[in-house]
Amino acid sequence: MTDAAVSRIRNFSIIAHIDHGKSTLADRLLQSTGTVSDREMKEQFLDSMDLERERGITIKLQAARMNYVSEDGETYVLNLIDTPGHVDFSYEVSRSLAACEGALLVVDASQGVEAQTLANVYLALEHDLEIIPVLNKIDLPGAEPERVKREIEDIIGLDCSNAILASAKEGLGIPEILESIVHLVPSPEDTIEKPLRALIFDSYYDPYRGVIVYFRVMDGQLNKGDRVKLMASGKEYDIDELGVLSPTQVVVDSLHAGEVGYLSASIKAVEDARVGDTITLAKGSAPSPLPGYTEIKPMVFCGLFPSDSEQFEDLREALDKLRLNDAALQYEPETSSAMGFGFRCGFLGLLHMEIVQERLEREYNLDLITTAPSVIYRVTKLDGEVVLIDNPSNLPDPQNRERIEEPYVQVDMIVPEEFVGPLMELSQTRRGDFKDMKYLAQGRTTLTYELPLAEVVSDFFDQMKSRSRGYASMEYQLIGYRENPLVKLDILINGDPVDPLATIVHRDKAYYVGKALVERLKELIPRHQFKIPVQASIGSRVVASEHIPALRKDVLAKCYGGDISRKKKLLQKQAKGKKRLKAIGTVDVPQEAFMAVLKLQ
Ligand SMILES: Nc1nc2c(ncn2[C@@H]2O[C@H](COP(=O)(O)OP(=O)(O)OP(=O)(O)O)[C@@H](O)[C@H]2O)c(=O)[nH]1
Repeated sequence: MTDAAVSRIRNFSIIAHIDHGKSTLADRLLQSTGTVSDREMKEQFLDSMDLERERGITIKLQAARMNYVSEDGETYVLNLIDTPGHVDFSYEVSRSLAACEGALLVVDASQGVEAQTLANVYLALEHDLEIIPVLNKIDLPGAEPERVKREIEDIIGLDCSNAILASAKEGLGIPEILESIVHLVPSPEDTIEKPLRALIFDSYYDPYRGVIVYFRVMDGQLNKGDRVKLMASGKEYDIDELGVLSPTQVVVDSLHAGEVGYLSASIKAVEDARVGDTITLAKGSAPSPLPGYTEIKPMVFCGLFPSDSEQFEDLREALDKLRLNDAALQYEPETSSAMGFGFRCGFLGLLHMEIVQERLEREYNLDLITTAPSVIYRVTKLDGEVVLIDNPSNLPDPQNRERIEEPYVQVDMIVPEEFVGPLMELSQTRRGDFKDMKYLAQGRTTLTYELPLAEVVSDFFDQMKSRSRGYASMEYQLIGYRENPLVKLDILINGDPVDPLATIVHRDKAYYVGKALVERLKELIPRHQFKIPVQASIGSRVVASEHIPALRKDVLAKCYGGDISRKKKLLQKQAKGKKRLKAIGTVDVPQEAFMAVLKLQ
């Protein structure tokens, strides 16, 4: 690998809404620069995690270095830094954009600008990136490049007269894209003489080499064998291996300002080399780190309990392993009188939560009961003490608290006109405050609401999709805490309070939620040999009550006679059906019951 002159390096990323063709375009760029041969080309090289491929979304970002011979005869080094496409990971998006000088804005020419595109374009503009609009999928009969150009100009204010028309699928427009990267994206600043500062934009845990850190050198130079210091954590390490991603790892001796690469240094867990941290040299450190480092904090919490309590240690081990690779995952042991031993876990958002649950079950073979997600409430007690509550069952008693505040988010939606009504209604019933609405070209509208995060983490996204027949898109960001009259709603099954079913709700909705919840639980909890009362209460006041009638027949009743093998079969079948049940006292409660509260509003 030859040393690249700073003037011939271009660092860029691709901004796109999910499914607009980012991965397909990245593949084409790798192919047409000969970085990956056609034979080597696995479909969608950059999305390498299985789960990502299955869900068709990019979760972890990575990078690829390409050598490109331009029409001017010079060879350029193009570093593509991939970004995740989901709001849960917007901090990672922001760090990878900070490592670039330019971005391709890929918009599906048959669809148009979506909320996620907007969010990421604004991030790119904040970082002063040169943005090159690319209208993808022009091979589709429904493509309307002129309309979409106008839309980009209207909404983003970006000149689209030179927008590139492309089809990543058919390879159209690829040479134009490569030339534009060379001519429009500025080269990095030549700051090789300055003390080393490199920005970490991704890292992952490798069981053999420890953490592999992906970074962009912003200033100075880094050599194999150097002792480096991570400025946020203050920890020092000797570099074992230094290299570039082309796109597989290729070892090099040194990297200088403007270049993108990876290192390994026997770092034990990704939390020791966090995204956004600055790498400098242990001797001759830079005086200050690069701007913008923040420690990412979980926003959504839930309880994870093994349905078989013997799996508790296995769950702990699995979480410990996942955490090596996921600095944003938090957990601590939780004991619930109803559920036994488990963990309270914190996630960046709902997608992150789902991914972790799925990996625990799939990769570690665990059978888990998950409780409904909660946000962090800020409670001021009467004595002035402020406590953060991530588990509704820990809410201090009403006589002991002065006020409760809950996190609010600004939700931006892009909606076809005919669905504006249903989505306004949805936002209103979720306690939303209307903020803004703008008409765009071609019957599309932007809609902005401020909503309690708790209302968004229940099934808001699914509701938005179904009420707009899949056409609306949304994006949200935290805007702060607000006081509201909130109360804790307890659920009692067979007379016992079931702490994982407790929720915090608005006082005006408590009666309705309580009633709907007990009705739903009545449907979800199977009949037993005895009658089971199900109640919702606020403090000692019961607000709704139902009961599950006793079972009349048992499964063996039909097996008169002594056919033991048939009996066994039936019992086995029943045992299978029992999976994902948790025995609470003498009542078996199925997984769905713990999520029931999400589907009520
Ligand atoms: N017709 C057509 N289809 C395309 C084109 N580019 C991509 N696609 C298809 O669009 C779908 C989404 O493409 P991806 O490249 O996976 O989209 P993405 O933006 O990377 O999606 P995420 O990884 O979820 O962010 C795939 O089925 C592609 O085959 C194109 O130019 N024309």
